[in-house]
Amino acid sequence: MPSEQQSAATHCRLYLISPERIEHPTIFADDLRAALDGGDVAAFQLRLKDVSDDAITHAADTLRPVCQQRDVAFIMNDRPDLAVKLDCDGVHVGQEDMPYAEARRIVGPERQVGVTCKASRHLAMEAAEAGADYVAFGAFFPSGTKAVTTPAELDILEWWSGLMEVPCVAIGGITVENCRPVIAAGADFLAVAGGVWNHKDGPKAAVRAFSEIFSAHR
Ligand SMILES: Cc1ncc(COP(=O)(O)OP(=O)(O)O)c(N)n1
Ligand SMILES: Cc1nc(C(=O)O)sc1CCOP(=O)(O)O
Ligand SMILES: [Mg+2]
Repeated sequence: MPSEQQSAATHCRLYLISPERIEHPTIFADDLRAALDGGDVAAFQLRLKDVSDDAITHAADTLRPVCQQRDVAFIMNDRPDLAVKLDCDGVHVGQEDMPYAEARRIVGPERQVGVTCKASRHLAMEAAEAGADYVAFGAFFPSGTKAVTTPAELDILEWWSGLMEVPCVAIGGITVENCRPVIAAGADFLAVAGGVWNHKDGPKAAVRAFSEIFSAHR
C-alpha cells in the first residue's frame, strides 16, 4: 500500500479483494472504477482462482491502470512471478503458497509482500521479523468467498496493534454491518470481497459506507 497512507496509524482503510473469476475484465473495470470512486481504497488484490496465466495477464493489464491512476496499490495474489512480470505493486502469499523469503527473493525489495497468518501470533511475528510489509489475520467471520478458513478472534488485532508497527490486515466475511469491532480492535486495513461486490446497493455504495465508518473511527 502507498507509504504515505501508513503514517496515519489509527486510520483503518479498505483493501479490496477481487472476485475469484472475472469473465470480462473490460466490463469488470467499470465496476472497479465505480467502487474505487466511491471512497478511500488503499489496495486492490487480483485474486483469480483456477484460471490460466493468460487470463490473469489480461485481467491485470486491464485493471492495473484503473488502480494505479487512482493511487490504489495493485497486489497480485499467490504469484510473485506474475507480480513482477505484470508490474504489480506487490504480492500476497499464503502459508500454502510459498515461504515469505522466496516471495521476497522473486519480487525484490521495492514491491510489497503481504503474508497470510490466519490466527497465529507466531506466524505473524515470523513474517514481520523477516520483513513482510503487512500481516493478514482471519477469518473474523464466515466467508461466502472462501469456504475453508481458520476462525480468528479480535484479540489478535488488539495484541498486534499494541505491539507492532507492521500493519495488520483483517479478512474474512467483513461487511459494512459487522466491521466496526474489527476496526476498533486495531486493524489497519479491512480486506473485503463479498462485502463490497455483493452489497445490496452495489460496490460504490459499499465503499462509500466503509469510508464513512473509517472516518467516524479516526
Ligand atoms: C489480504 C489477504 N489476506 C489473506 C489472504 C488469503 O491468502 P491465502 O491463505 O493464500 O488464500 P487464497 O487467497 O490464496 O485462497 C489473501 N488472499 N489476502
Ligand atoms: C481470501 C480469503 N482469505 C481468508 C482467510 O481467512 O485467510 S478469508 C478470504 C475471503 C475474503 O472474502 P470475503 O470478504 O468475501 O469473505
Ligand atoms: Mg494464496
